[in-house]
Amino acid sequence: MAVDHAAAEVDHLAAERAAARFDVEAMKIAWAGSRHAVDVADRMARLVASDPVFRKDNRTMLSRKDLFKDTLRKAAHAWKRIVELRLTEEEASLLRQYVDQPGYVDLHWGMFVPAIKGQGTEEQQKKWLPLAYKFQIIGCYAQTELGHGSNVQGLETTATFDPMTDEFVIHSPTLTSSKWWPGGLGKASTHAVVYARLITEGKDYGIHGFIVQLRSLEDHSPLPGVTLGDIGGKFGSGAYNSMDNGVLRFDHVRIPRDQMLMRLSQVTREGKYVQSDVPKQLLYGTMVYVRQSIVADASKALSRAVCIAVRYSAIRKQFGSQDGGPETQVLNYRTQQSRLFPLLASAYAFRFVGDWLNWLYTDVTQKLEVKDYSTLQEAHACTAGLKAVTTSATADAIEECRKLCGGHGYLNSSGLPELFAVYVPACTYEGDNVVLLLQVARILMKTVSQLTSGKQPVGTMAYMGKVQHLMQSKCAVKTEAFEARALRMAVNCAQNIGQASNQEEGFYERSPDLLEAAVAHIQLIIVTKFIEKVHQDIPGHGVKEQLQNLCNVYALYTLHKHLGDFLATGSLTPKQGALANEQLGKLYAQVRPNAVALVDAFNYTDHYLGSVLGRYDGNVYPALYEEAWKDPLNETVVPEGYHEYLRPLLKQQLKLSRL
Ligand SMILES: CC/C=C\C/C=C\C/C=C\CCCC(=O)SCCNC(=O)CCNC(=O)[C@H](O)C(C)(C)COP(=O)(O)OP(=O)(O)OC[C@H]1O[C@@H](n2cnc3c(N)ncnc32)[C@H](O)[C@@H]1OP(=O)(O)O
Ligand SMILES: Cc1cc2nc3c(=O)[nH]c(=O)nc-3n(C[C@H](O)[C@H](O)[C@H](O)COP(=O)(O)OP(=O)(O)OC[C@H]3O[C@@H](n4cnc5c(N)ncnc54)[C@H](O)[C@@H]3O)c2cc1C
Repeated sequence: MAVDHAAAEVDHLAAERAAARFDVEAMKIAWAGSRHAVDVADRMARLVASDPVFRKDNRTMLSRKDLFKDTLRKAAHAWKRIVELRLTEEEASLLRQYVDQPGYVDLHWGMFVPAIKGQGTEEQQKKWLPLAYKFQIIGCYAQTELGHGSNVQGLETTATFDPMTDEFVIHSPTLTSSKWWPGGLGKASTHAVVYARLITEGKDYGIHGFIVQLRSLEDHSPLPGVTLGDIGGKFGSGAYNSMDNGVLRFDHVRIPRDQMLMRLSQVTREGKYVQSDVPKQLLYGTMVYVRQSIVADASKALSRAVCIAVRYSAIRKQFGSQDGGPETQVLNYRTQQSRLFPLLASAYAFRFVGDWLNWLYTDVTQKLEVKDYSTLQEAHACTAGLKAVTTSATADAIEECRKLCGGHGYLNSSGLPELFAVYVPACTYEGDNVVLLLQVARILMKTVSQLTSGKQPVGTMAYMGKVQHLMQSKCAVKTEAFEARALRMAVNCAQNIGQASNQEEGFYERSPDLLEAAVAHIQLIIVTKFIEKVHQDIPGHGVKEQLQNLCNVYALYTLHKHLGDFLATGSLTPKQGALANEQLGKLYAQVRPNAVALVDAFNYTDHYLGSVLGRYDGNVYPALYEEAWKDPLNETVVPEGYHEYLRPLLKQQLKLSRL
C-alpha cells in the first residue's frame, strides 16, 4: 500500500509538540519579555501576514527595478496602515520589522532621526523632527565615503564656513570623498545628515554632522551642485537589493549655518568655533544606538534560521529504516544535534544579552542627560563588542542552518539564502567587526594597565579586579573559567605589548591575539547575562529548566569550541575540557524532545519566516513541489531560446550522427 508521506510528516510536528516538557505559551513570554510584548508582536505579525501588499514569496524573482518599486509600495502602504490604525511607536516599529524588506525607512527612523535627536540642539530638533515624523522629508545617514569608512576621522568631505553669507559650503574635493553606501540615499531620500570636516577661520576642526537637503520637495530632482545615484546591485537575489545604497557628490553646495548639528559644538555668526562641555565621542552616539539594536536583530535573524532548520530536521528522514518502517528523523542524529542545538542556545543567549544591552543603553542615555559621562566607555565597549560577536556568529549560523537543511536549504524557497544575503553585511556595516573588536581590545589594555595603580574596574570589566585570584586559581566553576580565560588572555597581550619598543607598535604586532582576547571578554558577558537571566524568577511549567539547559549548552559549547584558549591559559585542565564535552552530549539529549517547541516559542508566522521548510504545519513536500512550478522558467513547457539555441544544436548533432 502506498504511504502518504506528506500526511505523515505533518503528524510528525504534532507529535514533536506533544512531546515537549514545558509550557510553550509561557516560553513565548520569556522570549518576548512580557505578555504585552507577545500580544503586540502577534497582532502586528498577523496584520502584515494577512495583507496582500506585504506578500514577499516572489521577491527573489523580481528584477532590481521591480524590487525597488515594490519596496516603495510596501513602505507607503505600511505608513498608510500606521496612520489609519493610529499605531503606537512600538506597534509601528514591529509592523516595519514584519514587513521584512530593507528600505529607506530603516535609515530614516533608525539613523536620520536618532542623529538629529542626539546631535541637534532643542531648537533644531523642534524644526526638523516634526517634518521627519510626518514623512514630509525623508532622511539618510551619509557618513561613509568611497575612500574611508572605518576611519571616520579620515573622511574628506568639507564644510567650510563662509562668514559673508552665514553659510557652510559643502564640497567633495576628490573622487574618494564621494559619499558611498548610505542606505536610502540612492533614490529615496530628500535630506541627509552629512558628516564632513568643519573648516572655519582657516582651521580644520574635524568631523561634524550637517543636515543637507539633496532633492527637491517638488519633483525629487537633485538640487544644484548635488550629484547622486544608486551604487549598484549587491550580493544575492532579492535580499539587500531592495535598499538604494547611494553615492553622493557635492559641488560647493551652500546650506545655512544653523544646519550644522550644534549640540556638541557650535560655529558663531562670526565664524568662531565653540566646543560644548560634552565629550566629543558623542558624535558617534548614533552608531552606538544602532549597534545595540543590531544585537537585538542578531537574535531575530538567528532564531528565524534555527526555527527553519529545527522544524525541517524533524520532518526530514534519512536512513535507518527497519523492515520497511520509517527512516530516522535527521534531528535524531547526534551530529545534527551537535551542530544545531548550540545555534538554538545562541539564539536565546543573544536575545537575553540584547535585552540587557538595551537596558545599558537606556541607562547611559539617562546619565548623559544629567551630564554623567562615566558609563560612556562601557557603552562603547559593550555595543561594539557584542555587535561584532553576535553578528559574526549569526552570519555563520545562518549558513550552517542552510547546510543542516541539505539540498533543499539551497533553494530560495527555503528562505535561507536570502536570509543569509540580507544578514551578512551586518558583519561590516555600523563598524567592521574586526575594527570594533580592536576598540574593545584597546579598552581592555587600558583597564589592565590601570590595575597596578589600584583603579578598580567597573561594569562588565569588574571581574578584572579579581586579578590576584583569577591569575592563580584552577577554575571549578563555569563562569570563573570564562573570567580567568578572558583576563589571562588580556594580561598576556598587555605583557607582550609591554615588551615592544612602543605601545602602538606592540598593539599592531599583537592585534590578532588582541582580537581573541576581545572575543573572550565578550563571550564572558554573554554567558554571564544568560546565567543572570536564568537566576530570575521565570514563571511557567518547565520554562526555567529549559532555559537552564540552553544556558549550559551555550556556555559548554563556547568552552568546547575555544578549548585551546582555556587550556593555553591554564583556566581549565584537559580533563575538565573532556568532562565539559561529555556533559554537552547529555544536554543535547535533554534538548531533543523540546527542540520543536523551543522554536515555536519564537512565535513567528509563516509569512515572517518565509520558508517552505520551516512551515508551522510541517507540510514541506507538497509546498516545495508547488513552489517549484511558480518559477518563471516553468511558465512555458518549452523554454524561451529553444528555437534559437537548443533546436539548431540538436538538429546539427542529429545530422552529424547520420553521417
Ligand atoms: C533601529 C535602528 C535600526 C537600524 C538601522 C537600519 C538598518 C541597518 C542597516 C544598515 C545601517 C548601516 C549604517 C552604517 O554603516 S553608518 C556608518 C557606520 N560607520 C562606522 O561604524 C565606522 C566605524 N568607525 C568608528 O566608529 C571609529 O572611526 C573608530 C573605529 C571607533 C575609531 O575612532 P577614532 O575617533 O579614530 O578614535 P580612537 O582613537 O580609536 O578613539 C578615540 C576615543 O573615543 C572612544 N570612542 C570611539 N568610539 C566611540 C563611541 N562610539 N562611543 C564612545 N566612545 C568612543 C575610544 O574608546 C577612545 O577613547 P579614549 O578614552 O581611549 O580616548
Ligand atoms: C549594506 C551596507 C549598508 C551600509 N549603510 C551605510 C549607511 O547607511 N551610512 C553610512 O555612512 N555607511 C553605510 N555603510 C558603510 C559601512 O558602515 C562601512 O562599509 C563599514 O563601516 C566598513 O568600513 P569600510 O567599508 O571602510 O571597510 P574597511 O575599513 O575598508 O575594511 C576593509 C578591511 O580592512 C580591515 N581593517 C580596516 N581597518 C583596520 C584596522 N585598523 N586594523 C585592522 N584591520 C582593519 C577590515 O577588518 C576589513 O577586513 C554600509 C555598508 C554596507 C555594506
